Amino acid sequence: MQTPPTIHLAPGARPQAATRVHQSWARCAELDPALLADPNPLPRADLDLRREAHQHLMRLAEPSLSALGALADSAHSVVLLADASGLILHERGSHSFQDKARRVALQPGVSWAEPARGTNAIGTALHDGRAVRIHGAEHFLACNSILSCHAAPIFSATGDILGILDLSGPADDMHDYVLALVQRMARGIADQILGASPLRRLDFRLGQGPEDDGRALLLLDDDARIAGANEAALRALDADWGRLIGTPCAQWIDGPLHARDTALHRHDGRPLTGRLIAPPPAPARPLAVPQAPRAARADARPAARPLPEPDAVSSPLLDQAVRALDAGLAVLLCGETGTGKEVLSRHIHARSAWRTGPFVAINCAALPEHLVESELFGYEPGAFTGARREGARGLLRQAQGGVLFLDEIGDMPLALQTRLLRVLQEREVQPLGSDKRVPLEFGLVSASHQDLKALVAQGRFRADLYYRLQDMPLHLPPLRKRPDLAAFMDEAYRALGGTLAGDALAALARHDWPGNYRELFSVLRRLRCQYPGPESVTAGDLSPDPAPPDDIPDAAPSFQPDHRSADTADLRALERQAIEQALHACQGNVSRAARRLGIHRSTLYRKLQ
Ligand SMILES: Nc1ncnc2c1ncn2[C@@H]1O[C@H](COP(=O)(O)OP(=O)(O)OP(=O)(O)O)[C@@H](O)[C@H]1O
Repeated sequence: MQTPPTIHLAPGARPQAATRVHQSWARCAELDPALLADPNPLPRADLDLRREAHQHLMRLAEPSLSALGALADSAHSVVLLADASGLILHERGSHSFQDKARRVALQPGVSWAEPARGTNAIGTALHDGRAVRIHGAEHFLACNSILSCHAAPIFSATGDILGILDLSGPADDMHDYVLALVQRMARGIADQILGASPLRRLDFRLGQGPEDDGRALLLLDDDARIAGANEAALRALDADWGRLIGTPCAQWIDGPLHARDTALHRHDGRPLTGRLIAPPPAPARPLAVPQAPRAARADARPAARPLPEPDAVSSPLLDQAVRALDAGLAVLLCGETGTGKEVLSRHIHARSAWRTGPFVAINCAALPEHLVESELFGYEPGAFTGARREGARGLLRQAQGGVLFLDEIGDMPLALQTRLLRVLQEREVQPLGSDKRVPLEFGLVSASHQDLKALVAQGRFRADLYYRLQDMPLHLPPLRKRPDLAAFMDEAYRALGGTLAGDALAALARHDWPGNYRELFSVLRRLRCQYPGPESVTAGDLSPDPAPPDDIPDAAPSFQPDHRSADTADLRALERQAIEQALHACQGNVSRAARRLGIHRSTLYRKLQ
């Protein structure tokens, strides 16, 4: 074993040989010190993408996170939820400790997998698939010895690690009960996930006495085969997931399964008590849609913020899209940036037969290129250097039973298009490093602000993939083409508590709105901020900057120069001023400035050209 550079080692501590901590140190001694030195946080947009992909887990974990977060707050600690790669997605708890934790990069967007941060509770729990406490100087990196951390894996019904729950606090304040608490909470989250399954559930316990080991749960498919189990069930049946899943329940438990408590027996004769619980009601699925493997389906998740309701323009598109998706067709949403493609896709999911499953949105333009394949298709354990020991499911499989939304599909690299086409045609995915094919079932919605047909003509997009994606192409009109634009803006501004005079509405209606809804709402919010009073905003108020108009190019393909007027130019000056202010406030960081302005990053880049 190599000795890692002393600069990285926790002072004064050498863990006992043969303990899990010692074994972890041995693994970490082999690691590249440069990797350990650099916490390398994900950019916010990429972190949002990861969070998006884990919304289902987040939603079901939320009650436990809140409860544990309140406790952590009073104990000057933080609760963290990491994904199955060790990347921290969310944190709760004490703000004062969050500040300290940030000094050692214990924060959302940073991976605490062992290869990235050495021996630590999240990384070591992930590696071992078991709960662990890593206290003070047991941390491999000296800087982390200020921490006392407790982490437990959250298991899926089939034994995959879905994430890690962690409670971390100052090293000088350690309590023995915390690890058991974190583990209990992690198991509670796993039970929530299992309970959201559309399968029947056998809820049982060993003997007749009170449950002291948590509820034992088995998921049963229509043929009474075991499709899932929680940890308590493994212990009660003295089994592991590998031996249990797919086997007939009768092989493990004797006796009639009823909806009321019934006396049963384990295969070795020990008495059990159990009852069968019906799945939560699910909407009927149209026959035309192929059935998803039911154990993989999960409840629909609400979007993080309430969605703008479908209106006169989007309602007919929504109806068409839902009918198409329910009939097994792929839906392609085309439209300029900010025309509401993502909003519409979420409504489609919420109305479609796939609504009980997850909504997984993938921004094809934002996937880090070197991770694209593994992120999408998943990989087997040890498929490549830096891969997680237990492998990864990949985003496509996360959409199982729900809707896969491929945003900015025109930006997908050609090589990847070929693989994606194969997956969509065969409805199967072959994770990297695996010779097994995993069947996939989901509703497919894609979106692009680019003209895909033109990309096909230029040889930048595969024609066969294009035709596979657009069984039902739908065009979202740009804002400037809305027949009721003035009335729409009038209502939107009233919703912000203000009123727009007729001349202001007319001026705004003449603007091209290259950023569409995103730009409109940004401008309206800014105006309301500038004129918070009850007086109507007039066309004159639209010009805060008397400087001559600057020609900011826009993205609208059907740009109409003859519509430009002094008012439009004023708006452009207003826009330019807002961009400059945002860039200044964000120290030139374009992504952050775009978020602040409420426009897409690519739109801001175009405006800056
Ligand atoms: N019909 C609508 N009414 C009001 N606001 C809307 C409407 N549709 C979309 N929005 C708002 O406009 C913004 C952009 O919407 P969305 O992200 O769905 O657009 P997009 O077409 O996917 O954009 P991009 O191509 O840049 O990703 C969001 O803030 C959304 O809430």
